Amino acid sequence: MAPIMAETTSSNQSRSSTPDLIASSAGTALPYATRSAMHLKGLVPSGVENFDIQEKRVLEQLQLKSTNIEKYIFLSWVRTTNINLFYRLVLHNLKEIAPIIYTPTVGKACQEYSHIYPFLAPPNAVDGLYIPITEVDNIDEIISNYRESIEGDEPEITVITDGSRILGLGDLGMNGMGIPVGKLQLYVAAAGLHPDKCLPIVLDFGTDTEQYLQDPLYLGIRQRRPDNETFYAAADKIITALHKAFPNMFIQFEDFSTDHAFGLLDKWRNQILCFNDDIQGTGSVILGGFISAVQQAGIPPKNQRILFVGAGSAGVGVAKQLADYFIIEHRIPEEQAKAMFWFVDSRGMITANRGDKLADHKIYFARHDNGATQCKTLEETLDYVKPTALIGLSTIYKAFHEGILKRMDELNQTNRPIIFPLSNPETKAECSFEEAMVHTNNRVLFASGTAFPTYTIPGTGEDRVPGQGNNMYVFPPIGLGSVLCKPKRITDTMIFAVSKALANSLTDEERARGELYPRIERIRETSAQITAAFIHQAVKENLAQEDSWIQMAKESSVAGTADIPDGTYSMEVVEEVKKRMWLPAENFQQLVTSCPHYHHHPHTHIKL
Ligand SMILES: NC(=O)C1=CN([C@@H]2O[C@H](COP(=O)(O)OP(=O)(O)OC[C@H]3O[C@@H](n4cnc5c(N)ncnc54)[C@H](OP(=O)(O)O)[C@@H]3O)[C@@H](O)[C@H]2O)C=CC1
Ligand SMILES: CC(=O)C(=O)O
Ligand SMILES: [Mg+2]
Repeated sequence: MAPIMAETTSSNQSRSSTPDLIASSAGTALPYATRSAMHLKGLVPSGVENFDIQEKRVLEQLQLKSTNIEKYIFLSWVRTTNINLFYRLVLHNLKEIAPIIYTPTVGKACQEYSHIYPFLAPPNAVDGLYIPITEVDNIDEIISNYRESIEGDEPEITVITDGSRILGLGDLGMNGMGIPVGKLQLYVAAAGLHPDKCLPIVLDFGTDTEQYLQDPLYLGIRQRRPDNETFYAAADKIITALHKAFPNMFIQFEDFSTDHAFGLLDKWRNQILCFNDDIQGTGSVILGGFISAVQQAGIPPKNQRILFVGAGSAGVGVAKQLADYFIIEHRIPEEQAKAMFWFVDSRGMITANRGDKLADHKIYFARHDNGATQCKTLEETLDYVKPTALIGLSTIYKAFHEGILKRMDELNQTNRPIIFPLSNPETKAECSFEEAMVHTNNRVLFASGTAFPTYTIPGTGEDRVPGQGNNMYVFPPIGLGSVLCKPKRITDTMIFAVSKALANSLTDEERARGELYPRIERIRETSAQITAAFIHQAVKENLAQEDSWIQMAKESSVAGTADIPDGTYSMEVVEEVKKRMWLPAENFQQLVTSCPHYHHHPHTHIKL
């Protein structure tokens, strides 16, 4: 978010920015000389602090807040008043802060967005684009307004939602803006995208949620969602205008209702540099964890029987990615690979002869082998399928209850059961880590969408850390890789390379502890490796367009081919990627010198 202010430079100091400066905690780091030049003597406490002390104070205040939503509001204030301090804090405390700025708290923040919005930023802040469907014909004017507000730095990356399926919370309308804002914070924290070059966008196309339409404080347009024809006409106009204005900008589609998620991806994936996080990002991250799980499960990949609960954009996206893995990596013929998957949706097991008209995205995996068997419930399907892996993307809280978990344990006595309750936020998670451990005699191979606490096995004192199967491990490197090597488009094999690189990124220690994902504290390191693998793959597929990266990738030989990616990378490319990752400044002098336009750029918030 960026406070709008009159441009003031160090050579043209203006008293009008003084209150902003003092309000900002950056003020206490200003050296005496700067204070003197700015006529600030006596207007700020006399202590001159380093950034570590500032960070300590902010952390202390954060920990004093009693609810997560208060923490969210407080962190938004820190970010909008001192972006450098905010990212120092986030990077040093990612495990503690990620659940506040991202899932689960961001879900609650979205539900309350219209109620808390004015407290998230200083008055007159620009935190991205709010594009009402009623203003679609004025999209060029909206983009031009944004350009004026950013004073020069063109966005490199955007996350766009229409708020129609926010996490598992349903249609939140304009309130969904919290998701692009949160995802972009992870782009910066996890992969070092430049915070000034991130653009959150909400397509304010109305909402079908009566609660918001009736809420006097709701800040979106008060109308119901459009029909499909109107939706696509408006969305296409906006995407076309954005692409024209910012031709190199990477576009991430996020949390669109499933039919539109597939529709937009199908329409745009070969035309512009874009990607759908819920379909492709989730597919990629779950494949990464699944590869590690299969290695530990004690049953060969070709014998896996995978039951999905939930057949939306995420469920089908993940299954397609896993099927590709069996086809590409294990040379299993497509029909045989497809037959390793079963789905349950709100009407029971998905079969071709169920009697209802299946949505297009469900047809590929619909079963034909069920004969007269039509399982209506998860329990029946579990007994029919006898799965080795159970994956929840259903938004149904506790769908994996004690009976389901115990049955998975019984069915998998000679191997370890894979159980991934992936729905977000935690109020929608199919089960918790503790439940999965208790009801499988601690044998489960587990990953969840939302972070669950470490579980200590009673009697042994042994700690087990649950995997977080969340696309936050992959969308930041996919975005950074795209910004760096500018591929013409993003292919399934590039996404596959990302999954492989994620699986490869585990340390021996993490593997020995049975973990499926790298520790979140190492996310910058793993992001650099995954970004490098993505770039190598784009180069192998002749899709990269940035000469320096093409040359560097070609000069360093790595394994894998365009058709069969193995997610390897050269250290030279990793090191180069790391150099391109933005880091907050360590001290005031570095801040001034590292950011050439720090004194006037609205996102920098050091208002001289
Ligand atoms: N971990 C991660 O990184 C990610 C997690 N997610 C999470 O995945 C979840 C689903 O997202 P998405 O696929 O886009 O959402 P959708 O709403 O499109 O899909 C939900 C699916 O669950 C099914 N379902 C609903 N009720 C039941 C029930 N009682 N039993 C079985 N199935 C049921 C629906 O059935 P029907 O089709 O019949 O309506 C639908 O197929 C969300 O909670 C989201 O937060 C999403 C992306 C990433
Ligand atoms: C994580 C994510 O993208 C989702 O739950 O929708
Ligand atoms: Mg999402």
